[in-house]
Amino acid sequence: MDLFRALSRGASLKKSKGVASDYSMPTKVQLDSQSKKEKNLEEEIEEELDFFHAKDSRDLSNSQHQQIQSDKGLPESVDLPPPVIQSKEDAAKLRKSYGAKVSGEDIPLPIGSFQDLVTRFQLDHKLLENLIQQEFTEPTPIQCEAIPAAMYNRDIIGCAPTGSGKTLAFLIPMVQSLIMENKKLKGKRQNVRCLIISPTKELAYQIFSVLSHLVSGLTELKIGYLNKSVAGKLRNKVISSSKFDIIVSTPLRLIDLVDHEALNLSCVQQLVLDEADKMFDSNFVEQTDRILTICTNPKLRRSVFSATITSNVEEIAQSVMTYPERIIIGHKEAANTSIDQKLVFCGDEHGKLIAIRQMVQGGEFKPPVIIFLQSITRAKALFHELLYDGLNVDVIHAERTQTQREQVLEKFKKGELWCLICTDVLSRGIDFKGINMVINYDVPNSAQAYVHRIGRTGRAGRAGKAVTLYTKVDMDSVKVVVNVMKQSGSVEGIPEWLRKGIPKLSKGKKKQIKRNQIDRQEISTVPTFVRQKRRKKRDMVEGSKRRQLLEE
Ligand SMILES: Nc1ncnc2c1ncn2[C@@H]1O[C@H](COP(=O)(O)OP(=O)(O)OP(=O)(O)O)[C@@H](O)[C@H]1O
Repeated sequence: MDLFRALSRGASLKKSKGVASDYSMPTKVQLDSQSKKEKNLEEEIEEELDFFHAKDSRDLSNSQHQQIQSDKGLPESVDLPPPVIQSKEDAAKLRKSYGAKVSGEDIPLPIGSFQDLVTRFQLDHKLLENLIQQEFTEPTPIQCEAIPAAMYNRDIIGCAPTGSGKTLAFLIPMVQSLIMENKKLKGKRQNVRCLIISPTKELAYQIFSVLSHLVSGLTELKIGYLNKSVAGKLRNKVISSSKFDIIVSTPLRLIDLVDHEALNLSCVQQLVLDEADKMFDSNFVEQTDRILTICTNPKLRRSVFSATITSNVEEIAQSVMTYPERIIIGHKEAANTSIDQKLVFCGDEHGKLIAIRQMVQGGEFKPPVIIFLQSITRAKALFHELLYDGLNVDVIHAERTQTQREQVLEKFKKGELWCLICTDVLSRGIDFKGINMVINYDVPNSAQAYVHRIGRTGRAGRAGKAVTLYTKVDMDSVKVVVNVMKQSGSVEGIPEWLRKGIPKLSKGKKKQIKRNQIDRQEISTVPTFVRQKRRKKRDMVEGSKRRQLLEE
């Protein structure tokens, strides 16, 4: 019964801007409205309990009924309700409500609720229970569209705002289809059947964690994340790749294992490229291409997902897919509308540090906060400045070891760390719940980078704030940000003079901004001699720590 009860507590992602984030105290009005909601909820529960009994389900044959009932462990006499979305008209209304553009051949109807997955696709009872236990009671728009498309075995190009649930949009149908297949296979083990590729280790591990929760209790499904240790075991034949049904990995590690004949991907039926635009950019395209050729199963279903899919990337994706269904929620490349965006002019480099200190003093700097910079050197420099100011801060960049990165992330997620400084290594996909503010200390070099960076806040329907600091040297790159802000309705945060028509940047100029990192002054408001003294002290402390470690 708990399952039904929970279904009425929707964690909708359609909340308005005013929703308080996890870290702020609710106001009296919010508390009153909450208690009212809870009262109504009790009244609604009875109605909700009628979930599986409701009306007749004309569209299902008797045998389908019996199958579904036994899947759910329900007595045969209990009827399933008809799906929420039953016609093209219903679908059109729903799509209009969340601003979806869906195209392709024979597009299936979206789902209108997770119940629809039970009625239409015989969603496994345990899988539904796992969703509800995590309070996923209502599908997000990308889930409404992508899950049925995948259940109909379609290739998918999926573009939806940051923090809008794309991960579950590809994981739910993947798990469900494996459960269904396993029933047919009756215990016969197969080689790896599903592969999820992401550009960074952090993101791959996060996807693996979401997947672990989703398959909890579904013991017949074996999942794996290719970290160093698992990869080592596979290479040394301590374990075989047939141990896994689903593998999550970064591209290079996967390719390395295939090259050492430690991984057989010939049976892969589903391939998901997360952060697809990254996977097709110049740094990754060769590896992605290689993965596509390694997966030789003629029945391979390919999906690509991202919050930003440029026309270029879409063209490449289309060229490797078969009649894909194209799902675009909202504007392609627009920021999540639950983020309140603002541009702050700081004059010159020194002004940025002053702006941060003013935010701290004025109370605008409400932890948890993430600050993005363009390079490792600059991230380290800002870290030392803010540490000196007494802020509870740490830094993540590519020069830190994997263990250090994991420890810092863990501390940040637990709330033990208030402010995380990083480079773009953390700009994509990472799901920090309840981040209040993202600060772009350095203006990002493209619209996509901006959308992903600020997308670390305002996730899962929560409100968030993004502040971009800019100086005289950013006059061109800031125009890219202005365009995204306009498109996502954050016009108030744009200074008056930039609000009025700014000359459009040519494609060439945009490319130039992307390619050439702006040469910026060193970060510091402290006189050089003080900095040298501090550096000396720091070196001495680090030296003594090293010596101590050596002695131990
Ligand atoms: N149906 C749902 N109901 C409530 N919350 C959900 C639902 N689906 C996902 N979420 C939550 O929304 C948050 C964001 O999901 P996810 O990380 O998949 O976003 P995303 O669209 O992949 O974002 P990005 O583009 O930044 O990678 C997660 O915390 C997840 O638990």
